[in-house]
Amino acid sequence: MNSYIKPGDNPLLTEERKKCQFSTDILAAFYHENAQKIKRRHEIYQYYLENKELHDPEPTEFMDRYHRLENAERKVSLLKKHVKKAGSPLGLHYTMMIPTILNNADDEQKAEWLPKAQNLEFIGTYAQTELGHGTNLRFLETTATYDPKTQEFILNSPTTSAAKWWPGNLGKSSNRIIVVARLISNGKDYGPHSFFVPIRDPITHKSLPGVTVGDIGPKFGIPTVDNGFLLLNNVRIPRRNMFMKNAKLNPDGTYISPKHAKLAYGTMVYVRAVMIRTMSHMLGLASTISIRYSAIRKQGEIEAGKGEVKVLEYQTQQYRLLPQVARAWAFEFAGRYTRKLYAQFLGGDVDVLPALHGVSSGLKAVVTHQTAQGIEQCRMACGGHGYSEASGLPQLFATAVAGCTYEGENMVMLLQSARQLVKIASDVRKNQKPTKQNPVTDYLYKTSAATKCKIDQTTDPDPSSVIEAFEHVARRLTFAAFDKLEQLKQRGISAENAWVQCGVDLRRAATAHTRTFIARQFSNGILEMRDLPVQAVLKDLLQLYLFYEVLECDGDLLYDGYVIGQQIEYSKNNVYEALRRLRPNAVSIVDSFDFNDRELNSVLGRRDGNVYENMLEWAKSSPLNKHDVMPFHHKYLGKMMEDARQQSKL
Ligand SMILES: CCCCCCCCCCCCCCCC(=O)SCCNC(=O)CCNC(=O)[C@H](O)C(C)(C)COP(=O)(O)OP(=O)(O)OC[C@H]1O[C@@H](n2cnc3c(N)ncnc32)[C@H](O)[C@@H]1OP(=O)(O)O
Ligand SMILES: Cc1cc2nc3c(=O)[nH]c(=O)nc-3n(C[C@H](O)[C@H](O)[C@H](O)COP(=O)(O)OP(=O)(O)OC[C@H]3O[C@@H](n4cnc5c(N)ncnc54)[C@H](O)[C@@H]3O)c2cc1C
Repeated sequence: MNSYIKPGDNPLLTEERKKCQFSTDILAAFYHENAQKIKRRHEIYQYYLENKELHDPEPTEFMDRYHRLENAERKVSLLKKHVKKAGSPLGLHYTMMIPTILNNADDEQKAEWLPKAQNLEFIGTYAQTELGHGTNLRFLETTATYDPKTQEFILNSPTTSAAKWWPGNLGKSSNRIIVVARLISNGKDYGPHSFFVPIRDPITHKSLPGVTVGDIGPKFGIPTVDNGFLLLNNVRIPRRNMFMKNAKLNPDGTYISPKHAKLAYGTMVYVRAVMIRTMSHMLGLASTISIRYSAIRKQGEIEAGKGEVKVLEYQTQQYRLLPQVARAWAFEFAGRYTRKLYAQFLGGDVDVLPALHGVSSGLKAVVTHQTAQGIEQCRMACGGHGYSEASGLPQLFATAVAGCTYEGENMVMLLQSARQLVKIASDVRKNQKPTKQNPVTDYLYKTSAATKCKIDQTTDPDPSSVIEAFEHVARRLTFAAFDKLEQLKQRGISAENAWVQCGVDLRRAATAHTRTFIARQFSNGILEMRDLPVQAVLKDLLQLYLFYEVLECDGDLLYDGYVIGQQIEYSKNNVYEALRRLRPNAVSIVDSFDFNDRELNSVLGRRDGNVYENMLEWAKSSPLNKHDVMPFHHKYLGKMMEDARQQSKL
């Protein structure tokens, strides 16, 4: 029932696929939400295969940044002709420029800017972070001073640290951008607001007067994105270039406050909510690459004389890789919840914003961190070839790990999540009931149902016993942090300083709370699956996820005797049992992520499993191999060795 088998595949991979005990089509459709999306994915891939102009002239790993960016812009310009969605030089246009227009533009502005943005008549980005500030938005320095005489804003970067710094595609690609600047009107500073600012001529693309813009240089990864810097010197824009759906400024300079103070932060909440799926996909890509490779990589004999085995036979290899598959599924289910909540907010339910901010802050932090860790684990589990750019894993890691920083540095996001927990703990301590149902936090108002955890040695455990255990830990850590805050304040320490002195405990509580949320979404999510063989695979993945997470927080569970060591032993056995059950289907399960060879961008993860011959082809295409002897050899090493030989004759 594995529909990914094709003639000419590596027989080691085909034999794996023939062991498949479920329908990969049904599982793939469940992961991508429906069969229609799978069909569309296959159509786009087939289209890509047929249109060679969309292909890279050589493996991009061999290109310098200049040629990578040129190649990416070339493909993007072609994509406009072929498909609506475009690649990296437009990443921020789609993930932040358009959402900001949807989120912050009033109807008249939307009518003017949205069609042009969607039709790619301009390229935009979201320029908020500055050289001196990224986290602390209250202290952003760029100013937008209103001039009522001309009804314009005058934008300035008052200091070097005010330079916008990091925005993706700002350096060379974008020409109309969102600038977050302090709104100053009639001498009053209203804090950061968003403005629509032309920075390059629409025809010549030359930077406009008063604009200094450029690329910030090479980074840890994401080489095809021109993250840029921007300095503004008396740049004038019309009053109506301030996004005015939420806050407004009248022609005479009077300011009208937004309904909710944080509506301006809506784009960030959007990206945090939707990037969870992107992270799930990245972990799915890494799992696909490393598990397919582990199914064709033979290394070492288990029993002498019986021949080398696939490294996927080793329990340690399964323990490194299969939990990443489980987490990719867990993150997909968790992300569906935050996307639904965001849709509610975009639909006009402003009240949902605090809950959405609370859950998306913690989720973004935990998911990006575990995704980066998981990709690195997949890379290391591929041995030497995992370290080669041919595997696609180093670049995948470098791209994913940026998510721990952008859209809100992870530690800061966990502390934002902790704000919500502390407020609830305070209500509980005052015996106040929740003002409105919130399925994410209601458990905090309860006391631990079972004083003892119900994890026992049944090999078909009920997920609720594990989720209750996670709730118990999150509750304990939340109230422990809250009580410590209160004690510090009773000793006369300010609330702000007490908060800083409890930072690590607050971060631990937020992490435990987020783990509980993810586990609950995964457990609820698989209930929709009606096909029994596929449901069995999902239950094994859920069991693996839950008990793997138990082992990750065993100390917190043992801390107050909520579990005993024997139950940790049961949990370990449940992990091993889940690995055993999943092993025969491992390759088909990652096949069901349905990532094609273009998305995988990996010789190790190719669908056909023909790795070795393609590794050699890939290496041969290195520009270095255009020369048998490098042109500079005799100038340096050759001369050095010749001198050494001459020297030794003396
Ligand atoms: C189409 C395909 C998609 C694919 C998708 C692919 C994705 C993959 C590519 C992504 C590509 C991106 C590339 C990176 C793009 C950048 O990185 S854009 C820049 C991102 N920058 C940030 O995230 C800045 C982080 N900092 C902040 O958000 C704020 O400074 C902080 C940390 C929330 C603090 O803000 P603050 O105003 O000082 O607020 P604070 O005093 O802490 O709290 C005051 C109250 O506001 C609340 N609050 C704070 N923020 C919020 C909020 N956002 N909402 C609601 N309430 C809030 C607090 O909860 C608090 O409430 P109470 O507890 O008092 O009730
Ligand atoms: C690849 C990439 C793409 C990006 N794209 C964009 C973009 O398109 N547009 C844009 O505007 N920005 C973008 N950024 C910038 C990004 O949003 C910021 O880097 C991020 O918000 C972190 O802010 P910072 O760099 O100021 O880190 P800092 O806040 O300076 O973090 C440094 C350390 O200080 C700690 N810290 C800071 N404040 C607190 C606090 N209150 N409590 C406890 N600890 C604290 C942090 O946890 C961290 O450990 C991008 C960044 C990257 C890496």
